[in-house]
Amino acid sequence: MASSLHPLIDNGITRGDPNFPGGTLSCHCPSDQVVVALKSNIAHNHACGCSKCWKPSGALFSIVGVIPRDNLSVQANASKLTIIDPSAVIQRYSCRDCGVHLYGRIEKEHPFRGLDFVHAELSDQKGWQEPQFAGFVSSIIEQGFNPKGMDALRAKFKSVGLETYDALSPPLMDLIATFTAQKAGVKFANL
Ligand SMILES: N[C@@H](CCC(=O)N[C@@H](CS)C(=O)NCC(=O)O)C(=O)O
Ligand SMILES: [Zn+2]
Ligand SMILES: [Zn+2]
Repeated sequence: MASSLHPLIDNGITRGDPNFPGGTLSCHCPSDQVVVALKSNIAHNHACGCSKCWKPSGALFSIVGVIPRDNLSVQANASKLTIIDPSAVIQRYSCRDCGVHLYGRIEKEHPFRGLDFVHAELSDQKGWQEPQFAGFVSSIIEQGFNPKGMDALRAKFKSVGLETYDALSPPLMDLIATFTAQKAGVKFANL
């Protein structure tokens, strides 16, 4: 595979520390960085191939995890943050100078409201949860990846131990469907 999936995946995955207490994320500006403090580890960390999540330059995938919004605070240079698309479900706060996304937040009624989306690679600390799966994999075709390369790309994910999905992982898709069903008043059949 010629292209980089993501630097944290290309050469195999480094396991995180389950007792990791959190740390700080900084944008890529050479000075006056936006700094975000996270009071815990992240969860559901995964590679995302969608066009909206922030990716480091040269990478086909983003790596993004979630953290309860109460565990996130902006520590420095909050005035540089701008919401990329206020109408999107996930409001992504990016640094207006370097373009890095510091966090994504959901304000609408949504199964994931209350969780912020973050990129742990913006941290110098080690121990963040490692990626658990790859989601929105087929979305990279929409950004110009040749569909003929998809088998090799999925095989590369498999070789580092990551399952690939074209939306989210089954547990997360089940969570979304459960939320939708409960909202509609659907009664679940007995097993
Ligand atoms: N194929 C689309 C998928 C976009 C998409 O649905 N992204 C997912 C994963 S991050 C999502 O939940 N988006 C909500 C949002 O961006 O607000 C693309 O690549 O733009
Ligand atoms: Zn910046
Ligand atoms: Zn995404």
